[in-house]
Amino acid sequence: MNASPLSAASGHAVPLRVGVAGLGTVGVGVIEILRNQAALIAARAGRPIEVTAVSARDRSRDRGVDLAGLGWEDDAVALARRDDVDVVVELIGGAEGTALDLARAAFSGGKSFVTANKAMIAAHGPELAAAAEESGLALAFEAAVAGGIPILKALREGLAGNAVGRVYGILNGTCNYILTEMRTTGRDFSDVLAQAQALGYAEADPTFDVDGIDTAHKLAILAALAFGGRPDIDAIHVEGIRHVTIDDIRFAEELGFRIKLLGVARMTGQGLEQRVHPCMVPLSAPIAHVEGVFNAVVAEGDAVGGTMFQGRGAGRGPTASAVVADLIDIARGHAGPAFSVPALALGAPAAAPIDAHVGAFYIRLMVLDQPGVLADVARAFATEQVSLESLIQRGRSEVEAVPVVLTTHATSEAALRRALDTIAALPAVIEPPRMIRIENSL
Ligand SMILES: NC(=O)c1ccc[n+]([C@@H]2O[C@H](COP(=O)([O-])OP(=O)(O)OC[C@H]3O[C@@H](n4cnc5c(N)ncnc54)[C@H](O)[C@@H]3O)[C@@H](O)[C@H]2O)c1
Ligand SMILES: N[C@@H](CCO)C(=O)O
Ligand code: NA
Repeated sequence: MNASPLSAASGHAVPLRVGVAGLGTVGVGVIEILRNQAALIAARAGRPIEVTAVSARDRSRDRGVDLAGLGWEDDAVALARRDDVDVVVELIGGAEGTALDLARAAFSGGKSFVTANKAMIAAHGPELAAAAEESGLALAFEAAVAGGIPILKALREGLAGNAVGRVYGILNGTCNYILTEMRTTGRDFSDVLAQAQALGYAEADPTFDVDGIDTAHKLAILAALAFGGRPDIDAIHVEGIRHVTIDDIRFAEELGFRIKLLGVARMTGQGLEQRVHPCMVPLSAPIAHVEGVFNAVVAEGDAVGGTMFQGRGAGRGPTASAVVADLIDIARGHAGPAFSVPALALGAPAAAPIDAHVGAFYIRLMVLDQPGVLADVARAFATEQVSLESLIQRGRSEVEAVPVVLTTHATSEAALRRALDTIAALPAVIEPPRMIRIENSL
Protein backbone atom coordinates (compact mmCIF):
# COMPACT_ATOMS: atom_id res chain seq x y z
CA MET A 1 0.00 0.00 0.00
CA ASN A 2 1.10 3.58 -0.54
CA ALA A 3 2.16 5.66 2.40
CA SER A 4 -0.74 7.54 3.95
CA PRO A 5 -0.89 11.10 2.64
CA LEU A 6 -0.28 12.82 5.98
CA SER A 7 2.49 11.92 8.35
CA ALA A 8 0.90 11.48 11.78
CA ALA A 9 3.99 12.68 13.58
CA SER A 10 4.67 15.91 11.75
CA GLY A 11 1.42 16.77 10.01
CA HIS A 12 3.52 17.27 6.86
CA ALA A 13 2.34 15.83 3.61
CA VAL A 14 4.18 12.65 2.66
CA PRO A 15 5.29 12.71 -0.97
CA LEU A 16 4.09 10.09 -3.42
CA ARG A 17 7.33 8.61 -4.75
CA VAL A 18 7.38 7.59 -8.37
CA GLY A 19 9.66 5.26 -10.33
CA VAL A 20 9.59 5.85 -14.10
CA ALA A 21 10.51 3.05 -16.52
CA GLY A 22 11.24 4.22 -20.08
CA LEU A 23 12.58 7.71 -20.76
CA GLY A 24 11.38 8.28 -24.31
CA THR A 25 8.75 10.68 -25.62
CA VAL A 26 6.27 10.11 -22.80
CA GLY A 27 8.64 9.29 -19.92
CA VAL A 28 10.55 12.54 -20.28
CA GLY A 29 7.24 14.40 -20.58
CA VAL A 30 6.05 13.00 -17.24
CA ILE A 31 9.23 14.10 -15.47
CA GLU A 32 8.91 17.57 -17.03
CA ILE A 33 5.30 18.10 -15.93
CA LEU A 34 5.93 16.82 -12.41
CA ARG A 35 8.80 19.29 -12.11
CA ASN A 36 7.34 22.28 -13.97
CA GLN A 37 3.99 22.10 -12.17
CA ALA A 38 5.23 20.73 -8.82
CA ALA A 39 3.46 23.32 -6.64
CA LEU A 40 0.14 23.15 -8.48
CA ILE A 41 0.20 19.34 -8.46
CA ALA A 42 1.07 19.17 -4.74
CA ALA A 43 -1.80 21.54 -3.95
CA ARG A 44 -4.26 19.48 -5.96
CA ALA A 45 -3.01 16.07 -4.85
CA GLY A 46 -2.70 17.12 -1.21
CA ARG A 47 0.96 16.11 -1.25
CA PRO A 48 3.99 16.39 -3.49
CA ILE A 49 4.54 13.86 -6.28
CA GLU A 50 8.23 13.24 -6.82
CA VAL A 51 10.18 11.05 -9.21
CA THR A 52 12.75 9.20 -7.12
CA ALA A 53 14.10 6.57 -9.53
CA VAL A 54 14.20 5.81 -13.25
CA SER A 55 15.13 3.04 -15.65
CA ALA A 56 16.06 3.34 -19.30
CA ARG A 57 18.33 1.63 -21.77
CA ASP A 58 21.23 4.08 -21.93
CA ARG A 59 22.35 5.90 -18.83
CA SER A 60 24.64 8.31 -20.67
CA ARG A 61 22.13 9.66 -23.19
CA ASP A 62 21.15 13.33 -22.90
CA ARG A 63 17.35 13.45 -22.85
CA GLY A 64 17.04 17.11 -21.99
CA VAL A 65 16.03 16.43 -18.37
CA ASP A 66 18.32 16.43 -15.36
CA LEU A 67 18.47 12.96 -13.82
CA ALA A 68 20.95 13.92 -11.06
CA GLY A 69 19.93 12.64 -7.65
CA LEU A 70 17.55 10.01 -9.03
CA GLY A 71 18.05 6.32 -8.44
CA TRP A 72 18.94 4.41 -11.61
CA GLU A 73 18.07 0.82 -12.48
CA ASP A 74 19.41 -0.93 -15.57
CA ASP A 75 16.70 -3.52 -15.08
CA ALA A 76 13.33 -1.77 -15.05
CA VAL A 77 11.73 -4.58 -13.01
CA ALA A 78 14.02 -3.63 -10.13
CA LEU A 79 12.00 -0.40 -9.72
CA ALA A 80 9.22 -2.55 -8.27
CA ARG A 81 11.51 -3.66 -5.47
CA ARG A 82 12.79 -0.25 -4.38
CA ASP A 83 11.83 1.07 -0.95
CA ASP A 84 11.82 4.66 -2.24
CA VAL A 85 9.14 3.95 -4.88
CA ASP A 86 5.38 3.92 -4.10
CA VAL A 87 4.11 3.92 -7.70
CA VAL A 88 5.68 2.50 -10.82
CA VAL A 89 5.05 4.31 -14.12
CA GLU A 90 5.68 2.11 -17.17
CA LEU A 91 6.46 3.98 -20.41
CA ILE A 92 8.44 1.34 -22.28
CA GLY A 93 5.70 -0.25 -24.40
CA GLY A 94 5.00 -3.75 -25.73
CA ALA A 95 2.23 -6.13 -24.69
CA GLU A 96 4.63 -8.63 -23.13
CA GLY A 97 8.27 -8.64 -22.01
CA THR A 98 9.66 -6.09 -19.59
CA ALA A 99 6.47 -4.00 -19.41
CA LEU A 100 4.36 -6.97 -18.31
CA ASP A 101 7.03 -8.32 -15.95
CA LEU A 102 7.21 -4.89 -14.36
CA ALA A 103 3.43 -4.61 -13.95
CA ARG A 104 3.24 -7.99 -12.23
CA ALA A 105 6.26 -7.20 -10.06
CA ALA A 106 4.75 -3.85 -9.04
CA PHE A 107 1.59 -5.46 -7.66
CA SER A 108 3.42 -8.29 -5.94
CA GLY A 109 5.75 -5.65 -4.49
CA GLY A 110 2.80 -3.63 -3.10
CA LYS A 111 3.08 -0.72 -5.55
CA SER A 112 0.44 0.93 -7.67
CA PHE A 113 1.06 1.03 -11.40
CA VAL A 114 0.40 3.62 -14.09
CA THR A 115 0.95 3.00 -17.80
CA ALA A 116 0.29 4.42 -21.28
CA ASN A 117 0.61 0.93 -22.76
CA LYS A 118 -2.61 0.08 -24.61
CA ALA A 119 -1.14 -3.06 -26.20
CA MET A 120 -0.50 -4.53 -22.75
CA ILE A 121 -3.82 -3.41 -21.23
CA ALA A 122 -5.79 -4.75 -24.22
CA ALA A 123 -4.08 -8.13 -23.77
CA HIS A 124 -3.63 -8.37 -19.99
CA GLY A 125 -5.77 -5.60 -18.43
CA PRO A 126 -8.19 -7.86 -16.52
CA GLU A 127 -5.40 -9.99 -15.01
CA LEU A 128 -3.49 -6.88 -13.92
CA ALA A 129 -6.62 -5.15 -12.61
CA ALA A 130 -7.45 -8.24 -10.55
CA ALA A 131 -3.92 -8.30 -9.10
CA ALA A 132 -4.19 -4.61 -8.21
CA GLU A 133 -7.66 -4.86 -6.72
CA GLU A 134 -6.80 -7.93 -4.62
CA SER A 135 -4.06 -5.92 -2.91
CA GLY A 136 -5.92 -2.62 -2.65
CA LEU A 137 -3.54 -1.05 -5.17
CA ALA A 138 -4.28 1.07 -8.24
CA LEU A 139 -3.87 0.23 -11.93
CA ALA A 140 -4.42 3.30 -14.11
CA PHE A 141 -4.02 3.79 -17.87
CA GLU A 142 -5.75 7.02 -18.91
CA ALA A 143 -2.91 7.80 -21.33
CA ALA A 144 -3.46 4.51 -23.15
CA VAL A 145 -6.64 5.67 -24.92
CA ALA A 146 -6.86 8.92 -26.88
CA GLY A 147 -3.74 10.35 -25.23
CA GLY A 148 -4.55 13.53 -23.34
CA ILE A 149 -8.35 13.24 -23.60
CA PRO A 150 -9.65 12.07 -20.21
CA ILE A 151 -12.04 9.60 -21.83
CA LEU A 152 -11.55 6.66 -19.48
CA LYS A 153 -12.33 8.90 -16.51
CA ALA A 154 -15.37 10.21 -18.40
CA LEU A 155 -16.72 6.71 -19.04
CA ARG A 156 -15.89 5.38 -15.57
CA GLU A 157 -17.04 8.40 -13.59
CA GLY A 158 -18.91 11.08 -15.50
CA LEU A 159 -21.11 8.71 -17.50
CA ALA A 160 -21.38 6.01 -14.81
CA GLY A 161 -25.17 6.36 -14.61
CA ASN A 162 -25.72 5.56 -18.30
CA ALA A 163 -26.12 2.40 -20.32
CA VAL A 164 -23.87 3.07 -23.30
CA GLY A 165 -25.24 2.06 -26.71
CA ARG A 166 -22.30 3.06 -28.87
CA VAL A 167 -18.83 4.46 -28.48
CA TYR A 168 -16.66 5.43 -31.43
CA GLY A 169 -13.82 7.70 -32.30
CA ILE A 170 -10.67 8.74 -34.02
CA LEU A 171 -8.21 6.95 -31.76
CA ASN A 172 -4.89 7.11 -33.60
CA GLY A 173 -3.12 10.44 -33.95
CA THR A 174 -0.63 9.14 -36.49
CA CYS A 175 -3.34 7.97 -38.92
CA ASN A 176 -5.42 11.10 -38.50
CA TYR A 177 -2.32 13.19 -39.07
CA ILE A 178 -1.45 11.19 -42.22
CA LEU A 179 -4.98 11.41 -43.66
CA THR A 180 -5.16 15.14 -42.92
CA GLU A 181 -1.77 15.90 -44.47
CA MET A 182 -2.52 13.77 -47.54
CA ARG A 183 -5.75 15.68 -48.06
CA THR A 184 -4.42 19.16 -47.43
CA THR A 185 -0.98 18.88 -49.08
CA GLY A 186 -1.40 16.04 -51.60
CA ARG A 187 1.79 14.45 -50.24
CA ASP A 188 2.05 10.71 -50.27
CA PHE A 189 1.60 8.31 -47.43
CA SER A 190 5.22 7.36 -46.60
CA ASP A 191 6.41 10.96 -46.65
CA VAL A 192 3.79 11.99 -44.08
CA LEU A 193 4.37 8.89 -41.92
CA ALA A 194 8.04 9.85 -41.52
CA GLN A 195 6.92 13.25 -40.26
CA ALA A 196 4.52 11.70 -37.71
CA GLN A 197 7.39 9.55 -36.45
CA ALA A 198 9.65 12.58 -36.08
CA LEU A 199 6.95 14.33 -34.03
CA GLY A 200 6.83 11.41 -31.55
CA TYR A 201 3.29 10.33 -32.48
CA ALA A 202 3.98 6.91 -33.98
CA GLU A 203 4.44 3.60 -32.17
CA ALA A 204 7.89 1.99 -32.04
CA ASP A 205 6.59 -0.17 -34.91
CA PRO A 206 4.49 2.23 -37.02
CA THR A 207 2.67 -0.63 -38.73
CA PHE A 208 0.69 -0.78 -35.48
CA ASP A 209 -0.58 2.69 -36.32
CA VAL A 210 -1.20 2.44 -40.06
CA ASP A 211 -2.65 -1.08 -40.01
CA GLY A 212 -5.23 -0.16 -37.38
CA ILE A 213 -3.80 -2.35 -34.60
CA ASP A 214 -3.18 0.56 -32.22
CA THR A 215 -6.74 1.78 -32.78
CA ALA A 216 -7.98 -1.75 -32.07
CA HIS A 217 -6.05 -1.87 -28.78
CA LYS A 218 -7.69 1.39 -27.74
CA LEU A 219 -11.15 0.35 -28.95
CA ALA A 220 -10.90 -2.90 -26.97
CA ILE A 221 -10.20 -0.87 -23.81
CA LEU A 222 -12.92 1.71 -24.54
CA ALA A 223 -15.46 -1.04 -25.20
CA ALA A 224 -14.45 -2.78 -21.97
CA LEU A 225 -15.21 0.38 -19.99
CA ALA A 226 -18.38 1.16 -21.94
CA PHE A 227 -19.91 -2.34 -21.99
CA GLY A 228 -18.38 -4.02 -18.94
CA GLY A 229 -16.67 -6.87 -20.82
CA ARG A 230 -13.05 -7.96 -20.97
CA PRO A 231 -11.06 -6.27 -23.76
CA ASP A 232 -11.28 -8.69 -26.71
CA ILE A 233 -8.92 -7.74 -29.49
CA ASP A 234 -9.70 -10.92 -31.46
CA ALA A 235 -13.36 -9.90 -31.74
CA ILE A 236 -12.46 -6.67 -33.58
CA HIS A 237 -12.58 -6.46 -37.37
CA VAL A 238 -9.44 -4.44 -38.24
CA GLU A 239 -8.43 -2.65 -41.44
CA GLY A 240 -5.84 0.12 -41.67
CA ILE A 241 -5.27 3.08 -43.98
CA ARG A 242 -2.62 1.73 -46.37
CA HIS A 243 -5.08 1.31 -49.23
CA VAL A 244 -6.54 4.80 -48.96
CA THR A 245 -5.33 6.81 -51.95
CA ILE A 246 -5.32 10.49 -52.79
CA ASP A 247 -8.03 9.62 -55.36
CA ASP A 248 -10.26 8.20 -52.60
CA ILE A 249 -9.68 11.32 -50.51
CA ARG A 250 -10.66 13.57 -53.44
CA PHE A 251 -13.74 11.49 -54.36
CA ALA A 252 -14.81 11.57 -50.71
CA GLU A 253 -14.74 15.38 -50.74
CA GLU A 254 -16.73 15.45 -53.95
CA LEU A 255 -19.37 13.18 -52.43
CA GLY A 256 -19.59 15.25 -49.21
CA PHE A 257 -17.47 13.01 -46.98
CA ARG A 258 -14.09 12.98 -45.26
CA ILE A 259 -12.10 9.79 -44.72
CA LYS A 260 -11.28 8.97 -41.08
CA LEU A 261 -9.92 5.84 -39.45
CA LEU A 262 -12.58 5.09 -36.84
CA GLY A 263 -12.93 2.55 -34.08
CA VAL A 264 -16.60 1.74 -33.48
CA ALA A 265 -18.13 -0.42 -30.72
CA ARG A 266 -21.90 -0.86 -30.69
CA MET A 267 -24.29 -3.19 -28.93
CA THR A 268 -26.51 -4.85 -31.54
CA GLY A 269 -29.20 -7.55 -31.46
CA GLN A 270 -26.46 -9.99 -32.53
CA GLY A 271 -23.95 -9.01 -29.88
CA LEU A 272 -21.17 -6.45 -29.53
CA GLU A 273 -20.00 -5.14 -32.91
CA GLN A 274 -16.39 -3.87 -32.81
CA ARG A 275 -14.68 -2.65 -35.94
CA VAL A 276 -11.70 -0.51 -36.96
CA HIS A 277 -11.47 0.69 -40.56
CA PRO A 278 -11.34 3.79 -42.74
CA CYS A 279 -14.78 5.42 -42.91
CA MET A 280 -16.45 7.97 -45.13
CA VAL A 281 -17.80 10.41 -42.59
CA PRO A 282 -20.37 13.04 -43.70
CA LEU A 283 -18.91 16.55 -43.65
CA SER A 284 -21.91 17.57 -41.52
CA ALA A 285 -20.67 15.33 -38.64
CA PRO A 286 -18.48 17.16 -36.08
CA ILE A 287 -15.96 14.29 -36.08
CA ALA A 288 -15.24 14.93 -39.79
CA HIS A 289 -13.53 18.15 -38.71
CA VAL A 290 -11.21 16.59 -36.13
CA GLU A 291 -7.91 16.91 -37.94
CA GLY A 292 -4.18 16.32 -37.58
CA VAL A 293 -2.98 14.66 -34.37
CA PHE A 294 -6.31 15.38 -32.68
CA ASN A 295 -8.45 12.46 -31.52
CA ALA A 296 -12.13 12.49 -30.69
CA VAL A 297 -14.38 10.04 -28.90
CA VAL A 298 -18.17 10.03 -29.01
CA ALA A 299 -19.96 8.11 -26.26
CA GLU A 300 -23.73 7.71 -26.45
CA GLY A 301 -25.55 7.06 -23.17
CA ASP A 302 -29.24 6.31 -22.66
CA ALA A 303 -29.74 9.23 -20.28
CA VAL A 304 -27.18 11.77 -21.47
CA GLY A 305 -27.45 11.20 -25.24
CA GLY A 306 -24.34 11.90 -27.30
CA THR A 307 -21.17 13.32 -25.76
CA MET A 308 -18.04 14.17 -27.71
CA PHE A 309 -14.53 14.56 -26.32
CA GLN A 310 -11.76 16.05 -28.40
CA GLY A 311 -8.09 16.71 -27.84
CA ARG A 312 -4.56 15.68 -28.74
CA GLY A 313 -4.25 11.93 -28.96
CA ALA A 314 -0.46 11.60 -29.11
CA GLY A 315 2.75 13.44 -28.41
CA ARG A 316 4.80 14.23 -25.32
CA GLY A 317 2.71 16.82 -23.47
CA PRO A 318 -0.78 15.39 -24.08
CA THR A 319 0.19 11.83 -23.17
CA ALA A 320 2.19 12.85 -20.10
CA SER A 321 -0.77 15.02 -19.01
CA ALA A 322 -2.90 11.87 -18.71
CA VAL A 323 -0.19 9.94 -16.84
CA VAL A 324 0.18 12.77 -14.33
CA ALA A 325 -3.61 12.90 -13.80
CA ASP A 326 -3.52 9.19 -12.87
CA LEU A 327 -0.68 9.88 -10.41
CA ILE A 328 -2.71 12.68 -8.81
CA ASP A 329 -5.68 10.30 -8.37
CA ILE A 330 -3.38 7.81 -6.64
CA ALA A 331 -1.84 10.51 -4.44
CA ARG A 332 -5.36 11.57 -3.43
CA GLY A 333 -6.17 7.96 -2.56
CA HIS A 334 -9.11 7.57 -4.92
CA ALA A 335 -8.00 5.96 -8.12
CA GLY A 336 -11.09 3.69 -8.32
CA PRO A 337 -11.29 0.41 -10.26
CA ALA A 338 -9.19 0.17 -13.43
CA PHE A 339 -12.26 -0.63 -15.53
CA SER A 340 -15.80 0.58 -14.80
CA VAL A 341 -16.56 -2.59 -12.82
CA PRO A 342 -14.26 -4.65 -10.58
CA ALA A 343 -11.94 -6.86 -12.65
CA LEU A 344 -13.57 -10.08 -11.48
CA ALA A 345 -16.99 -8.82 -12.64
CA LEU A 346 -15.87 -8.16 -16.25
CA GLY A 347 -18.06 -10.19 -18.62
CA ALA A 348 -17.56 -11.65 -22.09
CA PRO A 349 -20.29 -10.29 -24.40
CA ALA A 350 -21.05 -12.25 -27.59
CA ALA A 351 -19.33 -10.76 -30.65
CA ALA A 352 -21.38 -9.68 -33.69
CA PRO A 353 -19.59 -10.74 -36.93
CA ILE A 354 -18.60 -8.05 -39.46
CA ASP A 355 -20.73 -9.80 -42.11
CA ALA A 356 -23.78 -8.83 -40.07
CA HIS A 357 -22.87 -5.14 -40.45
CA VAL A 358 -25.43 -3.16 -42.44
CA GLY A 359 -24.44 0.16 -43.95
CA ALA A 360 -23.74 2.15 -47.10
CA PHE A 361 -20.52 1.67 -49.05
CA TYR A 362 -18.16 3.58 -51.31
CA ILE A 363 -16.60 1.41 -54.03
CA ARG A 364 -13.75 2.41 -56.35
CA LEU A 365 -13.06 0.25 -59.40
CA MET A 366 -10.28 0.65 -61.94
CA VAL A 367 -11.78 -0.41 -65.26
CA LEU A 368 -11.01 -0.44 -68.94
CA ASP A 369 -13.80 1.65 -70.40
CA GLN A 370 -15.20 -0.91 -72.82
CA PRO A 371 -18.85 -1.20 -73.84
CA GLY A 372 -20.87 -3.22 -71.36
CA VAL A 373 -18.55 -2.92 -68.35
CA LEU A 374 -20.87 -0.74 -66.33
CA ALA A 375 -23.80 -2.97 -67.22
CA ASP A 376 -21.87 -6.01 -65.90
CA VAL A 377 -21.00 -4.14 -62.71
CA ALA A 378 -24.60 -3.01 -62.22
CA ARG A 379 -25.83 -6.57 -62.79
CA ALA A 380 -23.48 -7.95 -60.11
CA PHE A 381 -24.93 -5.50 -57.58
CA ALA A 382 -28.52 -6.16 -58.69
CA THR A 383 -28.07 -9.93 -58.31
CA GLU A 384 -27.15 -9.38 -54.66
CA GLN A 385 -29.99 -6.87 -54.12
CA VAL A 386 -27.45 -4.07 -53.52
CA SER A 387 -29.05 -0.75 -54.44
CA LEU A 388 -26.76 1.91 -55.92
CA GLU A 389 -27.00 5.55 -54.92
CA SER A 390 -24.50 7.30 -57.19
CA LEU A 391 -21.89 6.67 -59.85
CA ILE A 392 -18.95 8.79 -61.00
CA GLN A 393 -16.80 7.89 -63.98
CA ARG A 394 -13.74 9.95 -64.88
CA GLY A 395 -11.80 9.85 -68.13
CA ARG A 396 -12.22 7.68 -71.24
CA SER A 397 -9.77 5.03 -72.29
CA GLU A 398 -10.11 1.51 -73.62
CA VAL A 399 -6.45 0.76 -72.97
CA GLU A 400 -5.75 2.53 -69.67
CA ALA A 401 -7.74 2.03 -66.51
CA VAL A 402 -10.11 4.79 -65.42
CA PRO A 403 -11.66 5.07 -61.97
CA VAL A 404 -15.34 4.32 -61.52
CA VAL A 405 -16.75 5.27 -58.15
CA LEU A 406 -20.07 4.01 -56.81
CA THR A 407 -21.92 4.51 -53.58
CA THR A 408 -24.61 2.16 -52.33
CA HIS A 409 -27.68 2.52 -50.15
CA ALA A 410 -27.65 0.61 -46.87
CA THR A 411 -26.98 -3.06 -47.54
CA SER A 412 -25.61 -6.09 -45.74
CA GLU A 413 -21.85 -6.43 -45.82
CA ALA A 414 -22.15 -10.10 -46.76
CA ALA A 415 -24.16 -9.23 -49.92
CA LEU A 416 -21.78 -6.41 -50.82
CA ARG A 417 -18.79 -8.75 -50.57
CA ARG A 418 -20.43 -11.33 -52.83
CA ALA A 419 -21.09 -8.62 -55.44
CA LEU A 420 -17.49 -7.42 -55.23
CA ASP A 421 -16.18 -10.97 -55.74
CA THR A 422 -18.16 -11.17 -59.01
CA ILE A 423 -16.98 -7.71 -60.09
CA ALA A 424 -13.32 -8.46 -59.29
CA ALA A 425 -13.49 -11.40 -61.74
CA LEU A 426 -14.68 -9.25 -64.68
CA PRO A 427 -11.89 -9.01 -67.33
CA ALA A 428 -12.27 -5.23 -67.66
CA VAL A 429 -11.81 -4.68 -63.89
CA ILE A 430 -8.05 -4.64 -63.64
CA GLU A 431 -7.38 -3.92 -59.95
CA PRO A 432 -9.00 -5.37 -56.83
CA PRO A 433 -12.10 -3.28 -56.03
CA ARG A 434 -11.57 -0.88 -53.11
CA MET A 435 -14.37 -0.54 -50.57
CA ILE A 436 -14.75 2.06 -47.81
CA ARG A 437 -17.70 1.91 -45.43
CA ILE A 438 -19.88 5.02 -45.23
CA GLU A 439 -21.00 6.01 -41.70
CA ASN A 440 -24.15 8.03 -42.17
CA SER A 441 -25.39 7.89 -38.58
CA LEU A 442 -22.73 9.97 -36.81
N1 LIG B 1 4.24 8.74 -28.00
C1 LIG B 1 2.94 8.90 -27.82
O1 LIG B 1 2.33 9.82 -28.34
C2 LIG B 1 2.18 7.92 -26.98
C3 LIG B 1 0.84 8.21 -26.68
C4 LIG B 1 0.08 7.33 -25.89
C5 LIG B 1 0.68 6.17 -25.44
N2 LIG B 1 1.98 5.90 -25.76
C6 LIG B 1 2.55 4.69 -25.22
O2 LIG B 1 3.55 5.06 -24.27
C7 LIG B 1 4.57 4.08 -24.24
C8 LIG B 1 5.90 4.77 -24.51
O3 LIG B 1 5.84 5.39 -25.76
P1 LIG B 1 6.92 6.46 -26.23
O4 LIG B 1 6.33 7.10 -27.43
O5 LIG B 1 7.37 7.29 -25.09
O6 LIG B 1 8.06 5.46 -26.71
P2 LIG B 1 9.61 5.78 -26.91
O7 LIG B 1 10.14 4.76 -27.83
O8 LIG B 1 9.82 7.22 -27.19
O9 LIG B 1 10.17 5.49 -25.44
C9 LIG B 1 10.30 4.22 -24.89
C10 LIG B 1 11.56 4.23 -24.06
O10 LIG B 1 11.70 3.00 -23.34
C11 LIG B 1 13.05 2.62 -23.36
N3 LIG B 1 13.16 1.18 -23.13
C12 LIG B 1 13.01 0.20 -24.02
N4 LIG B 1 13.19 -0.99 -23.42
C13 LIG B 1 13.45 -0.73 -22.13
C14 LIG B 1 13.73 -1.54 -21.00
N5 LIG B 1 13.77 -2.87 -21.09
N6 LIG B 1 13.95 -0.94 -19.81
C15 LIG B 1 13.90 0.40 -19.70
N7 LIG B 1 13.65 1.23 -20.74
C16 LIG B 1 13.42 0.66 -21.93
C17 LIG B 1 13.54 3.04 -24.73
O11 LIG B 1 14.93 3.17 -24.75
C18 LIG B 1 12.82 4.37 -24.91
O12 LIG B 1 13.56 5.44 -24.43
C19 LIG B 1 4.16 3.02 -25.25
O13 LIG B 1 3.41 2.03 -24.58
C20 LIG B 1 3.25 3.78 -26.19
O14 LIG B 1 2.31 2.95 -26.84
C21 LIG B 1 2.74 6.75 -26.50
N1 LIG C 1 0.89 5.98 -31.86
C1 LIG C 1 -0.25 6.46 -31.14
C2 LIG C 1 0.17 7.14 -29.89
C3 LIG C 1 -0.96 7.48 -28.99
O1 LIG C 1 -1.49 6.35 -28.40
C4 LIG C 1 -1.03 7.42 -32.03
O2 LIG C 1 -0.53 7.81 -33.07
O3 LIG C 1 -2.15 7.76 -31.68
NA1 NA D 1 -6.86 9.41 -22.42
